Amino acid sequence: MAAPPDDDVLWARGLHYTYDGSPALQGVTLGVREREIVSIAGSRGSGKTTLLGCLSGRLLPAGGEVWFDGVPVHTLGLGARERLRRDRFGWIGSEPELVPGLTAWENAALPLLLRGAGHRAARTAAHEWLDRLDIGDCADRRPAHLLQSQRQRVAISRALAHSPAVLFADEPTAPLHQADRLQALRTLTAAARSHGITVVLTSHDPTAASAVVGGPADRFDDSPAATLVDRTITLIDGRRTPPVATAPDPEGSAACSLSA
Ligand SMILES: Nc1ncnc2c1ncn2[C@@H]1O[C@H](COP(=O)(O)OP(=O)(O)OP(=O)(O)O)[C@@H](O)[C@H]1O
Repeated sequence: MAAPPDDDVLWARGLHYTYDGSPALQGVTLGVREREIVSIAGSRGSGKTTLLGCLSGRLLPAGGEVWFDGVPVHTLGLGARERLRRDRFGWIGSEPELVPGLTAWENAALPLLLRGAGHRAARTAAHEWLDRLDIGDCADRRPAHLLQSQRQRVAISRALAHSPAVLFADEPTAPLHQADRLQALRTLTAAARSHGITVVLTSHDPTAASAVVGGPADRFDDSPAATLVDRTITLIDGRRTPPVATAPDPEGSAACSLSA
């Protein structure tokens, strides 16, 4: 078992995963550098959620390796993987899964409290994150009294409040209206950058999938919103698409051919 490259905080090689014999991942290899924000793009059923599950230790791959910070996640037992997820990872699903009996701030504070933070510190941090996500005035409401978009913002606050090393976000803006998606994604990525949090997010939403800052990507994108993620990895049928070798030239001839 070869150790991963030093500059990747998260690294996977040859990942395979099957559901009842149907392949969902077929040999995916990727590395994510510390503080990098990577988007996993692909159409429905291409394996994005399964890949995120394997990278975050929620799912055990049928084959291949996953390493986080020098730890071989694929060899850890259930308890060790749960501790790793609780202490070092954050998770945002496409549906906000909040505890119905807790208020918004109590939900956001939950990971901090589970890790042993004091009540006052957890409450302060939770309120700060709710304010950043523009739902500070909902802090004392329970999930049933929040809109779906507000619930998702609480879920985003909860995932960031304990400053995880890696945030995994599976279609994090899916429950939001189109108009709110880019803003929520901006808030999420800006917060992650300012706190040095590595992010791996999935999306089939072109708003997220196309918002590439620059650097090596599986596909080129010149969207005006290209300010949010560092790199996009694209899956088709559980496999990575080969990287696109050339970017459009500055004179715009390639851009014409793209739009043709
Ligand atoms: N729990 C499951 N049981 C059986 N098959 C599953 C299960 N979850 C996913 N699959 C199948 O595995 C493949 C990959 O699914 P996955 O959810 O990882 O893709 P995805 O790209 O995240 O799709 P989506 O955008 O719809 O969430 C699909 O063919 C899907 O039908």
